[in-house]
Formats: sequence, structure tokens, C-alpha cells
Amino acid sequence: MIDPGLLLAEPAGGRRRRRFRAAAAAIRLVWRAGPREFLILIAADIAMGIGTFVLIVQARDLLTKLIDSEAGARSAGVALNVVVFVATNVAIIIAQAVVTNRRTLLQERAGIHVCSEILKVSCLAELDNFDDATFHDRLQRAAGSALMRPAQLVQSLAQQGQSLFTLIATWIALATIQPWIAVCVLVVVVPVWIGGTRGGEQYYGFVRQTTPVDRSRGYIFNLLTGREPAKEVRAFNLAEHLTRQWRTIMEFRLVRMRAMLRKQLRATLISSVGTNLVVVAAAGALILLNRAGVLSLAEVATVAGALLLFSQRLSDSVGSANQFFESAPLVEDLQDFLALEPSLLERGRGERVQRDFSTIDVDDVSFTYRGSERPAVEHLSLTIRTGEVVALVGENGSGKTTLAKLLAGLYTPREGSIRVDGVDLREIDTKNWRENVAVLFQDYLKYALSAKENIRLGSTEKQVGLDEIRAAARAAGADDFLQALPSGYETTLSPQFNLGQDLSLGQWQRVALARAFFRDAPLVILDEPSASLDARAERAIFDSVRELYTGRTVVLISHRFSTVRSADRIIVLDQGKIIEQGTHTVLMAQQGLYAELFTLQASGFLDGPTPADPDGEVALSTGSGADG
Ligand SMILES: Nc1ncnc2c1ncn2[C@@H]1O[C@H](COP(=O)(O)OP(=O)(O)OP(=O)(O)O)[C@@H](O)[C@H]1O
Repeated sequence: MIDPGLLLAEPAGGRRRRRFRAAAAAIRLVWRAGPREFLILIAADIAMGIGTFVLIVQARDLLTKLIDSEAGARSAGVALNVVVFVATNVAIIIAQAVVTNRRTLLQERAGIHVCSEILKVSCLAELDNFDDATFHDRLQRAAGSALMRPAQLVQSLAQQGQSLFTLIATWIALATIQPWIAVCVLVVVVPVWIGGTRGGEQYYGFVRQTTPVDRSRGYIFNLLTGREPAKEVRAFNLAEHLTRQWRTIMEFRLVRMRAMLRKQLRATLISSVGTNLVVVAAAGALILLNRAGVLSLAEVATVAGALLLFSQRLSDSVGSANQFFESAPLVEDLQDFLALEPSLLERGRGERVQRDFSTIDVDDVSFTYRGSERPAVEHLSLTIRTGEVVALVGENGSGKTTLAKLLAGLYTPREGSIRVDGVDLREIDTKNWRENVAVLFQDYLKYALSAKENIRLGSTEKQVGLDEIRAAARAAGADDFLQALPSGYETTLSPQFNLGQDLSLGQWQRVALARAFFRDAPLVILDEPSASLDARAERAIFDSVRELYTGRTVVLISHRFSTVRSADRIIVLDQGKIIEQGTHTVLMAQQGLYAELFTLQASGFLDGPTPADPDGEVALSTGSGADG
């Protein structure tokens, strides 16, 4: 479990400058998402500000005429004032409705736009990034902010603009009636505004502190609710234990949240008490000024109305400023995450390779995983020629899968290089190289999609019919059982979905093999392709490997020696280093680690101890040994 004390410090740099950058970034993102809605919103906000100013002026004129003027002059002007007042009010109501409507639409558009930008970066990121907790934290914060924050930031800016506009308009109206009150209001309002906007910043601190534990919380929640983990969680009675862990995290979160909310509450109290004090003090002043004969009754009524509006706008302004300070750092995070895109794109660009390349040179390659101290592979050198079937064997953790991932271009060597016909993989277009590689991973994915789609995902660019998909399934020995499913190849391979059906592990492995067969690539990497296959299937498939992959290069990883003995070359890895290589016969004759492991495995099938057989003629009771 993640240490709850793992708190990340806020990034360094000028805070004001960063907020300004965030606001600019949010405006850019929202503008790109919906320029039309954006313009309509701005126009409506400005119109509402102007409308409010007109309302105050009209109200003052109206009251002056009603209270102070002669009856004749009164009736002439009042009608016009009433018409303008009502029309302005209606215009404001319409503008408000438009703002609400367009804001919802713009928020949705901005969410879609930002989410697709995040997906772009996340899909471009290298496998290496996914081994990095900080990357996951950033991704989580970016994804958490994507739907709402940019639009919220722009909205808070627009609201702030509108509130400020109205505040200034009201203040000017006040100043024209009674300058002293206007000056007093200004002196009190500024500190109230600053104090009230402290709360927004607190939220970001809370999000940053809790991101790592939030990811743990999500992970445990998925363990407790997912279909895949359900069997083990039940078989090992893990539910209580995991729920307790989940609660501990939630309580940690709650403690942090309480502290944050306390600070926010303090800020809100400062602001609302301050604002109300302004209104009460001003009302008292108005009564005194009226009694002293400085202000007429009409002026008192107008100033009182303006002050009420002022206090309302002041709370709006504090509210939107809080929202700004809450959203700005999150948008900054989002912006930083999206800023990874150009460098990732640049890293992925490069030369294209020909499909008919002739050699892959692994030259003194070392690779250490992030956060690991020991290299997973160290100073590896080998040459793989087109058409060769090369097998990688070795004990658990010896570096076979790591070498396969390096060959597939999923990781970049920390030292040394992998060259395809002399060109370093670092200089080859990533997407293009991946098109040339078909990998069947040890932990392949079981897509909860139709059987057809599960195979077709091997090559989404191919426009083919069911016949080609069935041909790949047939090669992997999957056609019969897929055809027999309730809706044949259209059956969803998961009971989580309507009329879906699961497969056995061995059947799944055949589907995954079919996917790799379907990807017509010149380099095929099969990592433990027969781990779940029955003896007959294994024999049938590996007897046909050469025929299926004629002219292609196959890198085969397996602990089942019956699968690898027919390879052109067997590479034996130990603690990340190549310790032996050659054909089965040569390696058996060397009496090294390969011979030892082979003999050990073969003896498991026999009654008595088995001497190492240099010709590979060990009588396996499964009968699964191909010719060496
Ligand atoms: N993502 C990772 N982050 C850190 N270390 C890793 C990662 N993946 C593998 N390792 C480590 O790298 C070393 C080599 O692992 P690798 O998966 O290449 O071994 P392998 O020979 O394929 O093992 P197996 O036969 O068990 O599949 C191991 O010590 C393993 O713990």
C-alpha cells in the first residue's frame, strides 16, 4: 500500500506567472473546443454587465421622478424609464438563459477535446513511462481535470469579468450619488476579496497530496468489484482485508479533506461576514445622511439598491475567484501533461524500414527498468537473420521477456543498440517498426469483444472478411470452438456482456495466437505461446510454425523444451546475460545449463533418471518433442 505520508511538494516557479499561463492555456483549449460557443458566452457576459449598469441608472431616474418630481414632469419621463427598465431586465434574463445553455455545451465540447488530447499523449507514451508512478499520478490528475477544469477556469474568468464589470459600474453609479460611501466601500471591499479567495488554493494542495493514495484506492476498489479478480478475492477470503485497506485510505483522505475544508470555511466566513458588514455599515450611513438632509429619499433608495447589488456581485466575484484559484493549478498540471506530446511525437519519428529486412543486430545491449538497481539484461549481443527461428530460454527472471520487448521496440536500451539492417531502432519510426512486429505476450489481453474482433485486432488496418479471420483461427487451432459458440464468431468473449461467453485458458491462448498469426508481420515474437495449450495442440501448432511463418523471423520464448528444441538457434539467458547459444544438439553436447534444464524437464516424464541425450532423442511420454 502507498505510504499515506507520501506528499508531493508543489512545483517551483513564480505562482502568479504559472496561474497566468494556466488561464491562457485554458482559454486556448476551450477556444479550440468550441469557438462559436466561446464568443457567444463572452458577448452574453458583456451584455449582462452593461444591462446591469443600465438598470441601476434607470432605477435611480425612476425613483427620482416618482419621489421628487412634479406630477406633470413625472408622468412624461416615467413611461420611458419603465419601458427601458423592463426591456433591459428581459434582455438580461435572455442573456442568462443563453449563457447557461451555451456553457453546458461548451463544457461538454471542452471535455471531449481535452480528453482526446490526454489520450493522444497517453497512447504516445512509452512503456517505460508506465513503469513510473509519477507518470501515473500526472495522468490521473490530468484525466481527473479534463472534463471540467479548463471550461470551469474560463467560466470563472468570464464570471469574474462580469462581476468586476458590474462592481465597477455599480461603484461608479454610487460615486456619482454619494462619493464618500463609494470610497468607504472600496476601502473595505479589497481586503474582503483577498481574504475570501484564499480557499481555492487549498483544494489543489489537497488533490496533489492525495493523488497517489487515490490511485491505490481505485486499484483496491477494482479488485473488490472486478470480474477478473473476483475468484481469487473469494478463494483467499481477501474481501475483508482489502476493504479494511480501502477504508484506511478513505480515512486518510477524509482527514486531509477536513483540514482543507476548514481552511476554505475560514476564507468563506471572512468573505461573507465582511461583505455583510459593508452593507450594514453603509445602510447605517445612509440613514444618517438622510436624517442630516445630505441625501434625498430617492437617493437613499437608489444607493441602498446599488449596495445590495454590489454585495451580491462581490460574493459572486469571490466565488469565481475561488473557482479560478482552484482550477488554475489543475489546468497547469493538465497543460504540463499535454506538453509532453511534441517530444513524444519527435521521439517516435524516424526512418521507415523495409518489410524484407535481412538482419537484426543486438549490439552490447543493457537495460535496467525504472526504479530497479539491477540490469534486467546486460551486455547482450546477437544477430538474428530473416527466416530464423530463434528460441530464448532460461530460468525465471533471466531477461527473456525484456529482450523480446526491446526487440519489439517497446523499451529503448539504456546502453548499446538494436539495429535493423544497420539502422538503430532509435532512428526508426516507432509506428512503422511496430507494424513489422507481431507479439504474443505471456500476459496477452482477453478483450471483452466478439471472437472475430479479438482476432481482427491483430491488424486493424486490414480490410478483410470473416474467411481471412477464420484462416488465422484455423492456424491457431481455434476455428472449431469459435464456430461452435452460440453466435459463432460474433459471440462476445465475456459473460459480463449480454449473451457473452468465456473461454478456457487454453482456448484463449489459441485466440491470442490467432491474433498474432493474423498480423502478417515479418518479425514474430511468441512469449510462452504454449503455456496453456494441451499436448496435442502444442504439437499441432509447433509442427506448423515453420510452415506458417515461412520467410519470417520468429523469436520464441518458452520453458517447454519440447517447443524450443526444433529452433534454428537456442539462446540461453542467465541473470540477463547470454551464457550459451546453438542448436539443441550442440547445447546438449555442451552439457551446460540448457542440457541440465532439458534433462530435468524430460526426467519428469520418465520413470527413472534420464541421461542427457545429445541428439534430443529423449522419449517424452507426451510425445510432444519435435525433431531437433
Ligand atoms: N516492469 C518492470 N519493472 C521492474 N523490473 C522488472 C519489470 N519487468 C521485469 N522486471 C525484472 O527484470 C528481470 C527480468 O525479467 P523478465 O520478465 O525479462 O524475465 P523472464 O526471463 O522473461 O522471466 P519469466 O521466465 O519468469 O517470464 C526480473 O528480475 C524482473 O523482476
